[in-house]
Amino acid sequence: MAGNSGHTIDTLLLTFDDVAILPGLSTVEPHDVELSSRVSRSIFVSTPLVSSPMDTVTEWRMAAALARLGAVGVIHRNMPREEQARHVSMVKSVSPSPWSEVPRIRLPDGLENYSLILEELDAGAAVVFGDDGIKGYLVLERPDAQLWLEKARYLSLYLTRIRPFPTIDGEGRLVVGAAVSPFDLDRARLLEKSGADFLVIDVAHLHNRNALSSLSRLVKEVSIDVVAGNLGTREGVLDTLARAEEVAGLRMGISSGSICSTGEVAGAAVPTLTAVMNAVLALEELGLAGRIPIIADGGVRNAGDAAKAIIAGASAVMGGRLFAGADESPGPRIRVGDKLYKPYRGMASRGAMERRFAVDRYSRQAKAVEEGVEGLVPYTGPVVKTLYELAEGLKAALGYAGAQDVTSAWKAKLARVTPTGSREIRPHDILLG
Ligand SMILES: NC(=O)c1ccc[n+]([C@@H]2O[C@H](COP(=O)([O-])OP(=O)(O)OC[C@H]3O[C@@H](n4cnc5c(N)ncnc54)[C@H](O)[C@@H]3O)[C@@H](O)[C@H]2O)c1
Repeated sequence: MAGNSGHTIDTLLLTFDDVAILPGLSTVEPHDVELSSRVSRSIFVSTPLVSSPMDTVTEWRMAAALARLGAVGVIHRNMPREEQARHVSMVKSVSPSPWSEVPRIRLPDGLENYSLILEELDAGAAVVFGDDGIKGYLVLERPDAQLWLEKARYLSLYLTRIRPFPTIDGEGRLVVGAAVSPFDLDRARLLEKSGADFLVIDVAHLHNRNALSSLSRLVKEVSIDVVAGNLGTREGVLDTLARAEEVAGLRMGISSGSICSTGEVAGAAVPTLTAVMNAVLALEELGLAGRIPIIADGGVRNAGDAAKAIIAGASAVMGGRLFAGADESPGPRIRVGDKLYKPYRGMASRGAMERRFAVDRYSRQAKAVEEGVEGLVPYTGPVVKTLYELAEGLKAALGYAGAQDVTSAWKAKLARVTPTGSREIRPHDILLG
């Protein structure tokens, strides 16, 4: 296609809704699909989901909850480095057992005892086990009883159907990631010292000469995995690996997040699906395909999008909005009418930028324009509910693709969908209840 200045435009930026998964011969039932994967060279997860380093998404509570359930979280950097290090230490010090959030108790003891145990644990519910599995739920009479019951139910479902392993380090402590700017070497060192298992470079446009030379220094200074991002193009990945071959993961996607306005205010974007495909092209060119995990970051709305990202070549999927409405995200529940919401904002929104420059005296303002919005997302309950729905959906999707696990999903096929096809393949012509 010829642009009006005479140059040609030959790049197509495909996004999740532009493609569908081509069904393939399936040799396993969805229930037996294996979701284990990596988020970086040495960080293994049993559920390929990562929470985004955003100040309305990931602090220690979210990171601990996700790691207990086989996924992982990345603590945001919108706070002084000492405070971020404390969040990392908290995750490393809490119990790795998923049952530490909803206790598991056995029948048959006096009910009075159970109530006492729960009150002591400050838990509103427990899953009651007998010899042959779950017998039911014990819920204390308190105002938040329904919330506890929901959490207990989803926890039982998730643990029995998805069968995750907690994401733990060699010493049995929960694994946690932490975000850094490539320019903040002191923060990177402190986070490593505090026990962070991996670092995630957290800038909008890593494909910048200054950012890449800082990254090149940073990866040599720390011995934990460093995930580089954000990147969108094949050239960006090639230049990053040319400057920092030690990089242990790639965070791909520019401007796809629901709160991101980069594509609008700066006109620049590489939708996550295309960004992942570009990373695969670069890694293939370098003979590194499958060796450096790719994290798909931005715009993933459901398990279908997550599966498309994985089939395109991602090892793991990062979620912001997916997790922002959960109990475990920072921020209060806010009632609007008869519905509950939680705050959610882009890390380049006005409020997030102001906070960053107020609390982190080492951060420097690269640009004045805001590239994100602030708002509310529906409250979604305990994060285990979201994980359960995503993991079940991913298993179903990989089943259609004929893939028994994440690496075999990379050989599955995506196909272009026309706009009319795109309308037809979602619910239509019905008043949705
Ligand atoms: N994933 C996305 O699409 C996206 C888009 C915008 C912002 N963000 C998030 O917002 C936060 C702030 O990002 P930030 O990069 O502004 O942080 P920042 O202010 O710390 O900037 C870091 C560095 O990124 C580079 N950079 C950023 N914008 C650039 C541009 N337009 N041109 C050239 N180089 C540029 C520069 O090297 C800059 O010094 C981060 O958490 C980031 O992940 C994400």
